[in-house]
Order: sequence, then structure tokens, then C-alpha cells
Amino acid sequence: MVERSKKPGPIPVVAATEHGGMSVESDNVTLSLPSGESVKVLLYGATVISWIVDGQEKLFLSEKAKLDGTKPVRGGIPLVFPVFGKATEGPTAVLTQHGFARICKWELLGKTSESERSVQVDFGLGPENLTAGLQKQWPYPFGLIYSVTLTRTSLETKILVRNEGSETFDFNWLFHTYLRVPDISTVGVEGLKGVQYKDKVTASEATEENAELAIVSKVDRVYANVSNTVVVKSGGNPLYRVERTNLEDVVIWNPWEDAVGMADFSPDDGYKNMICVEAGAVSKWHKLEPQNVWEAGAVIHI
Ligand SMILES: O=P(O)(O)OC[C@H]1O[C@@H](O)[C@H](O)[C@@H](O)[C@@H]1O
Repeated sequence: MVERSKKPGPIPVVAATEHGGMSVESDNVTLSLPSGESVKVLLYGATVISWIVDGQEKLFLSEKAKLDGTKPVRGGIPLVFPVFGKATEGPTAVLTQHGFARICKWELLGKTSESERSVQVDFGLGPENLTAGLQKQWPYPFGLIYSVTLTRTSLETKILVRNEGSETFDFNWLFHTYLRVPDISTVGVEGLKGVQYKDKVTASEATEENAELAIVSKVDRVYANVSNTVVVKSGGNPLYRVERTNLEDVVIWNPWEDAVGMADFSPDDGYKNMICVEAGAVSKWHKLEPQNVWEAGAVIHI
């Protein structure tokens, strides 16, 4: 993990060349490798909206996703902080669902490393990037550094949360990753057997019994304290392996036919081509004391 006590200052931006690198447009950044892989990140929410390997898109992005900052992005990898879902009590209860990290414009800190095989870019978010209204709603001085690293066979996302104030705060973190799948009816999610989960569809708790979870209807589950690596399979073959560092929980979400009622979800049957496998720290609050730093990460391997 990155070990830094302060956000680095922006570094000069070099345009991507045929050899790969980083290119910047007004509202997004693209990383690419000479071997052809690429990842595109919107400054809005620092949302990864595309990850291409072997010419194929690996993330689901709704055709009606708003990319202009008017709504959280429906697809890609929205960032959930400081609250997962909607809190009913405590300092985050005033915030909208999933907090503000996914609805604020992040600062591009710059490309932090590059080789033939990997390229990394960092983004930062602090109170200065929040609207006055949001600063009032969540008045804690904080600093986030988000690093996105593209390799030939993986996409690595790392987060560093720093408490820059004098009061302890509670937070959740979650990478709300929409993975693209060829056909949901052939998908199985491995690595959850024996794990206790909260089922948000039936408002109940249970223990996962399946070695491979099949998705056959709406699923919205928070699996707490998952010790194994989660593997998404298609037709019995591994599609994605999601490795987590310091993220104890995994949320599995597919809206199924509820997608039709979601204004920014398109096409209507797009739920057949996606599964959210969300690596997070959400089943309990994490406390961050003044001047302390918390780091976590998720790597999706293909
Ligand atoms: O529509 P949103 O705010 O992006 O949330 C999508 C889903 O996100 C999941 O993480 C939640 O568990 C679901 O309950 C929620 O419906």
C-alpha cells in the first residue's frame, strides 16, 4: 500500500503515446499500456467507467449513466464513503445514500508510476472539493487519496483515508464495482460459503450454503467478514478474481427486473450482463482517530 502522510502535489501531465501512459481530457483521465489495455476514470466521483483488456470491456456501464456530475454514475466503479447505504442515526444520517465520494469532483494528483507493464494515477479529495452544503453536513477535516493501477491482467484500486482534524470520525468504505458478465444465468460467485450475510431483499440474516452462488432473481446481500478471495465464474470458468486488502466485507448486488424502474439503467435487460461484487468495510463502522490513516484496496484479476 502507499505510505504517505500527505497528499502529493500535482505532477506535470504527459499525454499518452503509442507506448501507453496517461492522457487527460477536461473531465476524465485514461491510462493505457503498450500492450493495449486501458482504463478510463472520470474526475467526477473518481469513477472508473471503462476497463478494456484484449479489446473487451470488463465493466458494466449503463447506456443511460449520467457522466456529467448530475447523478452518481450507474456503472463502472463508484466510490462509497463515508457511509454505505443510508444511515438512520449518527453524523452520516444527513448524507444521501452511499455518501459523497461518488458525487464530488476529485482532484487529479497525477501519474505516480509507470513501466511497460503497469501505470498508476492518483486522485485526491478533501473538504475543499466539497460544496459548502456538504462541508456543513460532514464537518470533519479529512483527506482521501485514491490510486488506480492498470496492469496487463489486473485493475488495482487503493484508498487512503486520513483524519486531518481533532475529532475521531466513523466511516464506511466500499468499491461499488459493476463487473460485466456475458450471461448472468451462467454466473456463479465462489468464496462465500459459510459466510453470514444480511439479505436486504428479504430483510433477514442467513449463512451462505452454496459453494457457488447463482443469481436467479434480485440479489442485495452484505456478506460480513469474508475470509476467502471471491471468484466470479461463468459456465464454470473463472472470469474475475477479486482480492481484498483490509476490506472484510463483500456486497453482492443485482437489481434484476427492478432495473426497469431505474431511470439511469439501460438497457432494461442490462442486469443480465452485470454483477456488482463490492469489496468494502461496511458491516460495522470504522473509527479513525485524529491524524491517523486507514488504507485498503481491491484488485480485480482476469
Ligand atoms: O442506486 P444506488 O444508490 O447506486 O445503489 C445501488 C445499490 O447499491 C448496493 O451496494 C446496495 O446494497 C443496494 O441496496 C443499492 O440498491
